[in-house]
Amino acid sequence: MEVLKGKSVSTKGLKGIIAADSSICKVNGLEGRLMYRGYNIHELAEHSSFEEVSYLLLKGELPNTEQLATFSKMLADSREIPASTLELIKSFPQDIPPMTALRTAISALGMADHDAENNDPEANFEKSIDLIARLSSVIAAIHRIRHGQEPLAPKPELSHAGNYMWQLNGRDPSADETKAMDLILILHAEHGLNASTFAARVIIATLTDIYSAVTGAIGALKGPLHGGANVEVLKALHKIDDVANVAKFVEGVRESKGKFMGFGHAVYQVEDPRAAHLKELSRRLGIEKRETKWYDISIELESQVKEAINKNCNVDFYSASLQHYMGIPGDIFTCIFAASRISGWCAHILEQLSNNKIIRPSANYIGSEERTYVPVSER
Ligand SMILES: CC(=O)SCCNC(=O)CCNC(=O)[C@H](O)C(C)(C)COP(=O)(O)OP(=O)(O)OC[C@H]1O[C@@H](n2cnc3c(N)ncnc32)[C@H](O)[C@@H]1OP(=O)(O)O
Ligand SMILES: O=C([O-])CC(=O)C(=O)O
Repeated sequence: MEVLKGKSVSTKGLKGIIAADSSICKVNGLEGRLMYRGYNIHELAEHSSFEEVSYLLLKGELPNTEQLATFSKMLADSREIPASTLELIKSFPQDIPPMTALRTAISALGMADHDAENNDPEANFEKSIDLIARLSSVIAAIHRIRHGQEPLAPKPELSHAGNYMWQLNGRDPSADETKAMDLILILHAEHGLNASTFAARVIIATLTDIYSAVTGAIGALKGPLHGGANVEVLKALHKIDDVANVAKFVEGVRESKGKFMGFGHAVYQVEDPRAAHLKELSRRLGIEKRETKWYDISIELESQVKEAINKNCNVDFYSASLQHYMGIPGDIFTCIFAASRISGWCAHILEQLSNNKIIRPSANYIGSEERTYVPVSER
């Protein structure tokens, strides 16, 4: 039994435990306030771009015009996927879940990078740019290949969000589509010590390489209690299919003691500040597409779940109807989340390495006290 200072207690899920000093993101769960490097998410959602937010997260300051142009060009120049990674993606069975494919492909990106093991800050900054740029290209390639289509070369003249839509769909996106994707990328980019980011920090703190940390983070994000919830929300909306069926659905989840996906949060006790932006955009796109049904079901579900279990919706809830309206298939929703959160993961990896200590908590041992070994023939 590990006993530190004579007393051993455990906090399930490490809830409320301060596990790192960080200057990247402040999540105020009581007031529902979220800030990246001191900038309120509402201001960033209104005025910023994913490129600018990524620079802010990595560097700690907003870029000036020249810095932003240089950074955006570096991202655009890094979009190409190495041939060996593309070949690997082509060899994947068609029916593997896209997040599984993404996890394996990003691990393979590490094999294609001869500088993978170099943990100098400058080298890891450059690798962060590659990773931010390439994650989207890899997701688009996975998506197209599993639907029997050829992956598309990136278009350097498009913004990160615009190019992402181009590489996914094979047509130039409208200004509105690009803006919607940019907003999704901004809102999901960072959220403190969430499970996937914490996983990335634990992994990099062993002084392994950035690809290992990001691969682990993708594995953590994939889970339905974390980023995987948005896929489950869309499944629920389809199951409900009509506003009139919401009450029956809520009753069913309660009777089976199931979870309402897209509801509740480990930190927010009030509304998730990101949800309002996604909700409004979902409303607008629903009207634009003349198919308000998915938004209407979401609104009713939000209201009835609040009434039933007093939980607010989180970032994953309205991202489901919104992405559905954007024509994004449900099975890649969590990949889109990863394409955004890569900026936050990289910022945390750089921060962890800048003042590293291996992360090694203790367990409150609740097993047997010392026992005498009995040979197998005598058991
Ligand atoms: C990007 C993100 O990761 S946002 C989160 C995405 N995940 C989801 O939407 C999945 C559904 N939500 C949940 O499972 C949880 O709310 C979590 C994982 C997000 C947070 O979990 P916790 O920190 O344990 O939340 P909290 O302490 O408020 O939960 C206490 C109890 O409230 C209930 N509860 C919380 N959320 C829900 C929910 N969505 N549906 C039903 N009951 C819930 C449960 O009884 C829970 O206890 P349990 O974990 O033993 O089942
Ligand atoms: O912070 C969390 O626990 C989950 C979350 O909302 C995120 O990762 O965006």
